[in-house]
Amino acid sequence: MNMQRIRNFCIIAHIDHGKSTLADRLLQFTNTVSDREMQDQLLDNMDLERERGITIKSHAIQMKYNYKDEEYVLNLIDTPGHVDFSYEVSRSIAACEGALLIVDASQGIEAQTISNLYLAIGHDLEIIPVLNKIDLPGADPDVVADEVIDLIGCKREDIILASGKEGIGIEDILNAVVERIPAPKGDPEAPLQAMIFDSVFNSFRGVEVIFRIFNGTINKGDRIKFVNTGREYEADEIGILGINQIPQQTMSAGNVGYLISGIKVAKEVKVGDTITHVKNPCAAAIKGFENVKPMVFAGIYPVDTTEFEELRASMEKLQLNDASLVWEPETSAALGFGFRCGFLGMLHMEIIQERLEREFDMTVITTVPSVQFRAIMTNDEVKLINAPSDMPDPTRFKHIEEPFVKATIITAAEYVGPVIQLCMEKRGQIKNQIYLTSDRVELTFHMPLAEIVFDFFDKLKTISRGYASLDYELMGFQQSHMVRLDVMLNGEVVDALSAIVHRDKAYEWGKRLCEKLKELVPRQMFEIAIQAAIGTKIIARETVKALRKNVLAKCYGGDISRKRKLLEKQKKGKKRMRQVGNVEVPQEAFMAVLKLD
Ligand SMILES: Nc1nc2c(ncn2[C@@H]2O[C@H](COP(=O)(O)OP(=O)(O)OP(=O)(O)O)[C@@H](O)[C@H]2O)c(=O)[nH]1
Repeated sequence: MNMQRIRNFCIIAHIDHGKSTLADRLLQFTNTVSDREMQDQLLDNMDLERERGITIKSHAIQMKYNYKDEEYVLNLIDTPGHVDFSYEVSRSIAACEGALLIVDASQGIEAQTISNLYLAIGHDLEIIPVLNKIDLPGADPDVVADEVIDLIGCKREDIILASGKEGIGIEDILNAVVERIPAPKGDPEAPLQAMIFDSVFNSFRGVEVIFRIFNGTINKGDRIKFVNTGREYEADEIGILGINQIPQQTMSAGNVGYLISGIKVAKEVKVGDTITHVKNPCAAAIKGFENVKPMVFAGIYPVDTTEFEELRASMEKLQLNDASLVWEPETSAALGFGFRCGFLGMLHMEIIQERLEREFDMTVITTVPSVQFRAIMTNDEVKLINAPSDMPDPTRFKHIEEPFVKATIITAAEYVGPVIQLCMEKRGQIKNQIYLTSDRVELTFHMPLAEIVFDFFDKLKTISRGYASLDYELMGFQQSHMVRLDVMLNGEVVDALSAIVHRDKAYEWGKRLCEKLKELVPRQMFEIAIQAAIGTKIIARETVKALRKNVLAKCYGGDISRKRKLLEKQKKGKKRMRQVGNVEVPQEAFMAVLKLD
């Protein structure tokens, strides 16, 4: 394919502004899919994605479009929309020359769009603004167009009016893609330089690598090398991505496609890595490669302790197709054998948990998530702390360091006060405040990662009524006064409930956790003391009163089958209970920490 007739683009949109619907329309209009094949939201092909209405993994799809009697190849590259996956977004954007900026004409510009828009502008992408959902009675295209002009500085006539639902403006969008987005540049004769921007696990064919060629040409059967991992492979199959994969003999600069080369494990493939030839390699890797590191750690345990091996097998399978998931075995006195896992963020953690339950039928308990701290030991050794149990004795370290991020928040002027207040509550320090327009403010904070990963984004959205976008990058470690907070039930430490918290917040945390546990731990035949402690110092206490009656009492002398049923029910309930000392603790209690508000 002549490079002049290729266009690579992505779609940037705030959640629910109609990205998937519009993408489906583009596929239909270009006959990439027949109406019969058309399935709503074709691009989101994981069940989970569809239900959550979010695109978790990016994919690419090729369309052919006839424009002025010439056939063009349009590669639509899908981008995930959540900050947990921001690195993947940046790589997808780096694979494009242009982006459709979709704005709901009844909502106006919203915050989530903005950080991706800036990424796109940062990569010099041509932006095509599209006002979507103009069929809605509440649509106000004129006002929203003003906002768009304000934001990106385009001309009014550059803005396309569309409705994915009604199929309005689809042809205009496709024409604009051809007319306005530049053709890819690059030299097909140069040494091969292709960027991996995604990978898909296929249990039959192994890992499929999705790439964009910047320079050079790749042929089926070539000996290739991934520059950053240093691994070498044979290009067993290369091809383009239609609705199905279409194998090719050769592909060159400007193209987007997939590669299959017998890779069995997702971990071997790093998004952002460069593919080149073993012979005649390119001089340099494509810039921007990063090794993604887990940000959040938590224990995952089988609810039924006999299912440990099964859980291990499931985790191994999950890891085959999710390179960012890391784990190692761990034991807990309260929960038995399980795994300490590293995740990209809280959403990633929820997804893993849900996939374990759905795809592998495992019921699991997840313990208090934590970031990675570092202890600087008295002998200057650095010890990594991924779990409260890793926390060394206070006499053995000089101090603890915690990861800090530079957080950028963009919001409307009226929410600046509440946003600053929230950030201060989260131990943030404001570093900068810039008015982007008369109504849009960019705030920069330095803030502990631990405070951001939990519920920060939800809180931010609530106080700004959805009108705030958050982006953050790791700055490094800073000394912090962190302590390990333990929870005891009748004097017995429940290791799975321990957490590493800042000293200034420990009291509040302990108090709220004890209160919450009091609600969750059922009354038993004896009194239960719930205590929170730092070292030997008790900082909070609640009591669960003893229960007087026993459940069978009311069946005394009664119907035996009813009695059996009750016992049966109790036994089932027990499976979800954990024994800590002499106290039975329901599974929800281990998750209580996540819902302390
Ligand atoms: N009236 C109207 N509704 C639309 C239009 N496009 C999409 N919708 C509706 O808006 C909602 C969101 O559409 P999606 O296409 O799922 O939006 P999205 O941006 O892909 O959403 P996420 O994948 O959750 O980010 C759905 O209920 C659609 O039916 C449109 O042009 N007009």
